[in-house]
Amino acid sequence: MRIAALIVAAGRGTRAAASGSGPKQYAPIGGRPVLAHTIEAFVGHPEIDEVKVVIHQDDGDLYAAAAGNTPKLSPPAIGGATRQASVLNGLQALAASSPDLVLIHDAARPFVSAATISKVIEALKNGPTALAALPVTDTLKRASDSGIVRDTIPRAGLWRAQTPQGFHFAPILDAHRKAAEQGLDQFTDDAAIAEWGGADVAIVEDTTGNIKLTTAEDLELANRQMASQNAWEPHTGTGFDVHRFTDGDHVWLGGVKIPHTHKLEGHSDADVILHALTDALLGALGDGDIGQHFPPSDPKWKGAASRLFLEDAARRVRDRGGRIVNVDITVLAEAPRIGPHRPAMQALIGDVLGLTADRIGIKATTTEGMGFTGRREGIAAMASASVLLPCGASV
Ligand SMILES: Nc1ccn([C@@H]2O[C@H](COP(=O)(O)OP(=O)(O)OP(=O)(O)O)[C@@H](O)[C@H]2O)c(=O)n1
Ligand SMILES: C[C@](O)(CO)[C@H](O)COP(=O)(O)O
Repeated sequence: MRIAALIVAAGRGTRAAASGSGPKQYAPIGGRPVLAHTIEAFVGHPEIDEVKVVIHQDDGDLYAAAAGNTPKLSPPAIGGATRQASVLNGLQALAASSPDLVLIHDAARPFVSAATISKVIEALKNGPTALAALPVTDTLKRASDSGIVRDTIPRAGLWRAQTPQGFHFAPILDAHRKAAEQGLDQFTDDAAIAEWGGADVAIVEDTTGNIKLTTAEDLELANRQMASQNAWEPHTGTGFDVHRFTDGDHVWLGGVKIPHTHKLEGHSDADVILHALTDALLGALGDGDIGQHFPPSDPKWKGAASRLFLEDAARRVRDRGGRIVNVDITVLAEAPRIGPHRPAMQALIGDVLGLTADRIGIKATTTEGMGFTGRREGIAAMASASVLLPCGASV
């Protein structure tokens, strides 16, 4: 199944002309042309095999600067006087690579989500045509030319058509060609041409963010939205710790005291979960490791509760203006069983890190009798942490 995306970018953007940057699809949002964001959404989607953009004949240089180089992007097609004519030119150019399905999308919708693209493709596996759309949520009025309301229109069953709109390739090319041959050139979207051709068009509910940038105000809003999306960058850290067993009757794991046949040996309370987790947070910050901040040679930390180390790592995240998104831990041990203590561990870790239990994964596995954990010589733990840090923040 070969799937192509056709992005129409040949308009002149007259309604957004106040932006002063030429056609709106080349105006910068978040520091890059609108079209670059739109292309990226499709090129980056794993189910899309080819992306073709339809451009205005005068925009070759603007396009070259915006498009970048990626093997999925085939040479652009040249548009026509209307959106409908541009789509037809694009479909004819795509025919050379014979896609099975095509998703037609406005260059002016740079916020299209991967989820919407996937939903449209999924719908095409069961039907001829799929339209991304939003239910109408406002009360609708029809008014006279002088602005006097004449009618209130029931909104039940009304949808706002968005893009992408998905089609089986051969029938949509055929419908577009027939419409052009019959001089029908007023269609404002491709689903309308498919409807005219007799196809059933299935609605796929879109996300509200997939707006079409139409006016200069839309471009300003998009710029702000991009800036706020880019304000945080995700950082990931991993940690690993292991302690051997010695004589004793309990272990500390995840800040919880658990009765056991042995205890874990260590300078502090030897809590492998909290140590691995502390290292994961420090790793996400690129800020050394637990041994560097709390040296085992320092008598101050003898017998210390490992909660202190985790609190210190959480403070370091806060000091960097960061936010912990989630953490995930795997314990490697033949015994004790971790499951019964998971809620207590999540409560303690959640308290220190300010996270709800659904953001704290705690899992355990035996190593099936193999290796040092299998021989019950000790317990190991691995952890990962996701942290959002303000862009450009430095230590
Ligand atoms: N002759 C045209 C007209 C429009 N489009 C594309 O169709 C999409 C939706 O059209 P619209 O938002 O109306 O863009 P413009 O036609 O550029 O805007 P305006 O009507 O304000 O001039 C845009 O990505 C636009 O570039 C196109 O490829 N060819
Ligand atoms: C295709 C479209 O974006 C769906 O909402 C819309 O119909 C384009 O209309 P425009 O008049 O070209 O802005």
